[in-house]
Amino acid sequence: MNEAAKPFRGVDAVLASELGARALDRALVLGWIDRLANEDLEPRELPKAAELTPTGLALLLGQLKASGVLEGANSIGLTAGFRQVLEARDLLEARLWFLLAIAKDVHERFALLLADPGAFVQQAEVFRLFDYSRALTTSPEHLAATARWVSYTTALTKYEGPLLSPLLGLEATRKLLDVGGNSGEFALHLAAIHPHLSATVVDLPAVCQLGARNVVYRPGAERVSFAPRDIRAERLPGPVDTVVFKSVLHDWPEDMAARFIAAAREALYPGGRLLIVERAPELALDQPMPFSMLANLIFLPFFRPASAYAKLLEAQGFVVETVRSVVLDMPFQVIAARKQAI
Ligand SMILES: C[S@@+](CC[C@H](N)C(=O)[O-])C[C@H]1O[C@@H](n2cnc3c(N)ncnc32)[C@H](O)[C@@H]1O
Repeated sequence: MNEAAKPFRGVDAVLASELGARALDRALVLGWIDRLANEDLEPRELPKAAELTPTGLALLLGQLKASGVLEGANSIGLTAGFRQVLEARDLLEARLWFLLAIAKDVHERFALLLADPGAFVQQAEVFRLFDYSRALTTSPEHLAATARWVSYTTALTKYEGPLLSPLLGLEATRKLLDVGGNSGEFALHLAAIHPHLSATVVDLPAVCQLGARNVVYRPGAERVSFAPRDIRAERLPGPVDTVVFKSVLHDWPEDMAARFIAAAREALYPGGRLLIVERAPELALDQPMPFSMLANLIFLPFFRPASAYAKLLEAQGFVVETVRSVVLDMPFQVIAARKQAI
C-alpha cells in the first residue's frame, strides 16, 4: 500500500459502521479519547461514564471495541491501530463532522439521492454549511460561516496533497495558479516540495482571507499568494505556466466547467499546462460499502470520467498529454493537458 494513503485507510476503517462512527464521536466529545491517550482506565473511571445507563456504557464501549478503537475489559485502552489513526486526528475529526452531517440528509432523502442527485444537493441541509455565497464578503459573520467548511477541505487536502503531487509533473513549473485553491493548503504543499515554484491561489474573498491565515509562517508560505476573485465574473491572473483545478470542476455544470477551462487558457502562456485533479467516478456499487464512503457517494453523480474532461479540453485547443491516477479513499485522476504553442 502507498504509505501516504495510510491515514485514509485508517480513518475509513474506524468509520466503517455508522454506529461505530457515532460512538467515536461521543467518545471524543466526552473526553475519553484524550484521557485514554495518556493512560488505561477502568470503565467507571472514564469521564462522565456515570451519566450513561449501564446499557449505554456497554454499547458505547462495545461499539468502540468493534470498530477497533478500544481494547480491554477491566482496563480499557486505545488499540495500537487507533493510536496510529490519531496521528491524523484532524482528518478523522473532519471526516466525522461531514459524515454525521450528511448521514441525516441521506436518512431523510435517500429516494431523492437515487432519483435526482441535483435536487438532493439543493435540498440537503449539509450543503447550507458549504454556502459559497457567504464567502463573497469578509464580514466577521461570513468569515465564521466559511471557516467551518474550509477547515474540512483543508484537513482533507493536507492528506491528499502528498499522494497527488507526484502525479502532477511540476518539476519545470515556476508560476502556478490553483483555481478554487481554498485555504492554500495544496499550493503550500506544492511550494514546499518545489523550491522554484510560486503559487497564486484564486478563490472567493473570505476563503482567501482564511487561507492567508492558514499558510502564514509555514515553510513555502513566502511563495504562496492569494488572489480573491469570483471566477464566474472575473478573469484569472496571469500569465502563468501551470493552472490547476483540484476538486473544483465537478461542482459545476459542463458549460461552466468549459468557461473556467477557457479562462485558464487565457491565463496560460502558450505551451503552458492545465491540470484537472478530480476523484474518478469509480466505485464498486455492487459491494458492501463502509459508512465512511457516504462522503464520496453523494458526489458520485457529479464526478466525470477523464474522457469527459479530455473532450472539454480538446474543444478549447488543449492537447491531453497524460491521465494518471492514484487510490486515496477512492480513485483520484490527474488529467494533464498542454495549451498549444500557437
Ligand atoms: C470543492 S472546493 C475544492 C477546494 C480545494 N481545491 C480542494 O481540493 O479541497 C471548491 C472551491 O471552489 C471555490 N469557489 C466556489 N465558487 C467560486 C467562485 N465563484 N469563484 C472562486 N472560487 C470559487 C470554493 O470557495 C472552494 O474553495
